[in-house]
Amino acid sequence: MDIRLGNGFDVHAFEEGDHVVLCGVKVPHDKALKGHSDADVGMHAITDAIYGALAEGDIGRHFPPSDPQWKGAASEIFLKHAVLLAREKGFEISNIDCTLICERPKVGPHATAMMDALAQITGMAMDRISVKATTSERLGFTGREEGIAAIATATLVKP
Ligand SMILES: Nc1ccn([C@@H]2O[C@H](COP(=O)(O)O)[C@@H](O)[C@H]2O)c(=O)n1
Ligand SMILES: C[C@@]1(CO)OP(=O)(O)OP(=O)(O)OC[C@H]1O
Repeated sequence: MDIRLGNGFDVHAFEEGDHVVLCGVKVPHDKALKGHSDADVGMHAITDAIYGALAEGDIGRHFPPSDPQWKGAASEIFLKHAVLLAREKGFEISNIDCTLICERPKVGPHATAMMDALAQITGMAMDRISVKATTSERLGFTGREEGIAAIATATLVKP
């Protein structure tokens, strides 16, 4: 059996706006996240965790930020690609765990919807997907509400 662990980390800065997209869910907020794509920081970290487990580089290698094709793209495109690549290489994704780091918005009320969205996109069972959150106790750039950070791990198994 071949068991792989991957990690991913991403940050997006806030800009003016009225919602953020986190793990596939549109969450009303008094700011938006800035990015070449929809800036779904959680989904980017998860996608990078899968690429990492496969030793397939990172999201920017597969979807360069310099490519206008990805301007405003829905980040499920990136996650679906990583999942497909894993399956093509004979791996099943055993679990995904993602932590969103921000003071606001509060993630708790949206966590189930986020896990449901990730289950739909990946084809994984809900009980293998975890989305949670922490503040940084008002410290650093997340504490100053300048942006949101996300960290993720993924375990891949080839029987
Ligand atoms: N954006 C966030 C941040 C935190 N939570 C929830 O609050 C709990 C306490 O956060 P601390 O940083 O004070 O440990 C945390 O465990 C989450 O359940 C949240 O929902 N959204
Ligand atoms: C997702 C991509 C797509 O162009 O762009 P961004 O939305 O800016 O996201 P980031 O995590 O900064 O970089 C990775 C890029 O591949």
